[in-house]
Amino acid sequence: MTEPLLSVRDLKTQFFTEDGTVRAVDGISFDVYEGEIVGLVGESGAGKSVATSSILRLVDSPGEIVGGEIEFKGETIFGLEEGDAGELRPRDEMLTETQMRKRIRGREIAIIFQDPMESLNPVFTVGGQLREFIEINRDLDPAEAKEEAIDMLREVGIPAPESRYDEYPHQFSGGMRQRVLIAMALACQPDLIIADEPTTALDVTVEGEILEMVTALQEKYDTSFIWVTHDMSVVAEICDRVNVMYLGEIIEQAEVDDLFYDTKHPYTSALLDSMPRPDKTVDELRPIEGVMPEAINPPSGCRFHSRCPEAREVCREVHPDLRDLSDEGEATHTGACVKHDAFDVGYGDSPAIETETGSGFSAGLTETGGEAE
Ligand SMILES: Nc1ncnc2c1ncn2[C@@H]1O[C@H](COP(=O)(O)OP(=O)(O)OP(=O)(O)O)[C@@H](O)[C@H]1O
Ligand code: NI
Repeated sequence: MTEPLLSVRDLKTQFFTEDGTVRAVDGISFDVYEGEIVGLVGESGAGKSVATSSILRLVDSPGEIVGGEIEFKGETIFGLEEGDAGELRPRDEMLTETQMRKRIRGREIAIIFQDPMESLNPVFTVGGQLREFIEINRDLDPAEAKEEAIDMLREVGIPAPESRYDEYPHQFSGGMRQRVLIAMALACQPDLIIADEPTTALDVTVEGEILEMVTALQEKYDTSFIWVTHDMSVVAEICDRVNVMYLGEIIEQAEVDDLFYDTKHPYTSALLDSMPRPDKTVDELRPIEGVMPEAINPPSGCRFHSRCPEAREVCREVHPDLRDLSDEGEATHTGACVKHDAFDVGYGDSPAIETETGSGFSAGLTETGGEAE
């Protein structure tokens, strides 16, 4: 297999607050290969945005990346080593802040946020901003950059780009503004685009159109994406591979079809049951019971045990790591749930525990054991 474009290993990012240390990202590892769209999915507060800002080294105080490694195209975005006195210090080869600012952010790794008004200046025309961005980042003269800007606007499906070039952000609809940001992200021909819930605020039809456009552009330019969302239907629509996050951890990792049809983690199942799915008409959507606990003092054992319909005593005690659960010859599919044989910690003999799943004891569900689908 070729080297990944981006590789994240055991990344830990924490916020040091008055109430305690928030373990926002708590030891996640994942890869992004060239030309693929990798999903980062989970409920609000799971740590998705902190994970993506860590990749760009944009975590602000009181937050800090405290451990792990981030490699991008063979270069070190983040990495620590032990110093002479046993202290942890940045590795020599770690990219400097200037390199991050001048070369990586926006150019090699672009980011698209949920709210386009955060990235677009209301007092300048849309075309002017796009042109200037292209001029600065691609060393083109103003006329060439303008031509390129108009081409990009056309590329992302903005009708009559020549005339809309001179309009201001407020004259664009939410969906059109989001298209402009996608044009801006693509303009520097980055290797990787990080999209943090860019379609969440849009209505479903507009969202669908944008996802379709992104899929087409992705194929054309072969750009890699990290797509952050809490919505499994978005995952189904555009992702190749998926990482499911819960309370700072990745609890399941698989190709998109395997995640949907051979789900290994009860949290992933709960997420799937709580959302409308394009491939399935369900009689009733079931919201996930309870709320995600605080990331300051995460529950012992499996962090999901307090909400899990399949939780047993052992789940309160054993903190599961992410293990390979794929059958031979299948694409890698990892999961962090001790109900699987790969863990062998006595789940089968462990008594069920009371959880927040409504009915008190989850007897009916535990009867059927692990793999019932
Ligand atoms: N500046 C901050 N100070 C303290 N805690 C923070 C800060 N930023 C994020 N957190 C905490 O880090 C955790 C992860 O937050 P994050 O924004 O990454 O979640 P998310 O998965 O992106 O959620 P959403 O879907 O709502 O965007 C949360 O517990 C959040 O409260
Ligand atoms: Ni977020």
